[in-house]
Amino acid sequence: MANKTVNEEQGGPDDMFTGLQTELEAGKIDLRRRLLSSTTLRGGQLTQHFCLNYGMYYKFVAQTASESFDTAPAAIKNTRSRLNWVARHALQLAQTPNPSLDFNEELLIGYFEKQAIDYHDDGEAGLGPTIASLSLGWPAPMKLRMKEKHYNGVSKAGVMVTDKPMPGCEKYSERLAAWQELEALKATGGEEAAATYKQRVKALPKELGLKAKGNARDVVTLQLRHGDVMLMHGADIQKYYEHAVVPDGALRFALTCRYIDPMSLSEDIRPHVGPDSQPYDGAALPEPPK
Ligand SMILES: O=C(O)CCC(=O)C(=O)O
Repeated sequence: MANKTVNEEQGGPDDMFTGLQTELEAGKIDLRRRLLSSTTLRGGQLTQHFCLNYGMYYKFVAQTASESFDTAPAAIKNTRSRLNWVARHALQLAQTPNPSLDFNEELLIGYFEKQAIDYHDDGEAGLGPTIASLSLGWPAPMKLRMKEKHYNGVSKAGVMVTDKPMPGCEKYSERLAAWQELEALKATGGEEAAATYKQRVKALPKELGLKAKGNARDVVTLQLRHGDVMLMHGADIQKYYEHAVVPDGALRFALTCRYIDPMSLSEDIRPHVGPDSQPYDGAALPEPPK
């Protein structure tokens, strides 16, 4: 959570918020609504929010070109440096075994009146396990809920979801036992076990009284205020959960950094992204009280 000292630091959230607006006004940031990749509407459909990507190309829910960090506004570069610093420290504090690689991508989203981003995950192939974002401007709740398929345990085709169930899902203990049964069949191997596995995957939803439809309730709601940093770590959070952000007022920016494996992109959409040229070290901040 940010505070006055953090927000007022030179090049910090207050300066970034003003800087982004000044650069936008001067036409130096190509923030616009982008074409949704998943739309089936003839003529296409644009995102509610405005966005622009920097650094490594990101196959986001929307099709956005990627601009270089070298020529990016100070707020963009400063965000990358600060989020690298935050991620390094937070993961070290949490004694995470595989600390994240420095971020090489940043997505700038601008939310104006009544704009939001609906439930989605950041689990695209090639993404590193750590995602960090900085919020600027008007506060907004970020909500996290289990995905419908993992919450209910039934796929769209009506068969049992075979991933390990998460605590908090429908019929957790029964599903855990069923999952153990399926894992044991998998471990047995052979044609007979494979046939039983197939048959059990079909029969289990009815046997356990599972329904395919119905959204999970939000498990976490974070109020993201000006200067706050949000960190998600671990592939499972993207696999099992989805998040949405519904700002409840006027102007807000979200600047989200990720590590994208360059090798997950084909050569024609793989820009060269250099290292963070001005690493932030938090040296100007006072020591936190003991
Ligand atoms: O607006 C935010 O804080 C988060 C944006 C987001 O969900 C994303 O970039 O995936």
